[in-house]
Amino acid sequence: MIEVTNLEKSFGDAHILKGISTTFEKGKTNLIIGQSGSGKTVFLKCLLGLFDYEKGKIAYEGQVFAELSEAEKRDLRAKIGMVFQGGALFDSMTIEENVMFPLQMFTKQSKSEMQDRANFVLNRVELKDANKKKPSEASGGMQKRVAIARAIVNNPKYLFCDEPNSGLDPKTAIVIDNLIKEITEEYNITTVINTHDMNSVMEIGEKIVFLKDGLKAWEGSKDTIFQTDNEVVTDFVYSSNLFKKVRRMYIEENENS
Ligand SMILES: Nc1ncnc2c1ncn2[C@@H]1O[C@H](COP(=O)(O)OP(=O)(O)OP(=O)(O)O)[C@@H](O)[C@H]1O
Repeated sequence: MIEVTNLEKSFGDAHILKGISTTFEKGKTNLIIGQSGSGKTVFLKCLLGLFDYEKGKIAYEGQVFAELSEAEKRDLRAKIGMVFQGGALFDSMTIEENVMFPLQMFTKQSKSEMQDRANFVLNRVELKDANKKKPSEASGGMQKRVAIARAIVNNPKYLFCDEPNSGLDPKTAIVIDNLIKEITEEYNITTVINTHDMNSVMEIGEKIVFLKDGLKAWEGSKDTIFQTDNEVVTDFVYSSNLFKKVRRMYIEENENS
């Protein structure tokens, strides 16, 4: 579990995160949603330990990050897997080499051990046959699978994903969302995903933290987001005509039952 307490982060005079408290549970897909500029990426980078912050604390299984020694921080970082927005794959390497990369950084495994592990996780994301290809030879959906395989190769306890299905068609996006959810449950990982995709919210939003102007405006789940009267949330959710229609149908259904 990750516990965030009263987190504040500024850049110069710009106060970006204004006191966020929440928890992210193990084995669950936790989503951070909100409009562009609300502070999602800054929040995720604080969770990752990439940004320092002025106030508040972040604890991983009770270990407060800021109080750890450099060696302990490194150990914790080795337990974090990250799926970057653009995939961030190395085009000069094969898919297998991309997936082996974190093992080279954080372990002392032999090349054949690393290859075995890389191919094990590539098999898990159904990409074993593509292991000798270059990322540029793979489709967008395949590249996301490679990024997921690379993020889980080190057996992480925490998985952070920044817009994992950006640039994908809706059907492939749902496949990728569900793959992340399955992996989260299978390996009991604490997964935190930044998204503004309402399909992801509906598919895998077991816990949803809604940010607005650097504050937590609401939290709940995919089961409660369509019932809330919180205007900040309804403005966001029903900005799409499709979801306006879904809401009308939901209300009508409940009125008639
Ligand atoms: N390194 C930085 N230095 C200064 N300001 C920054 C930095 N990173 C982010 N910001 C500012 O923090 C605010 C929140 O940005 P952030 O990227 O977290 O938004 P977001 O919710 O992730 O948006 P999007 O959905 O568009 O990615 C913005 O005003 C941005 O300009």
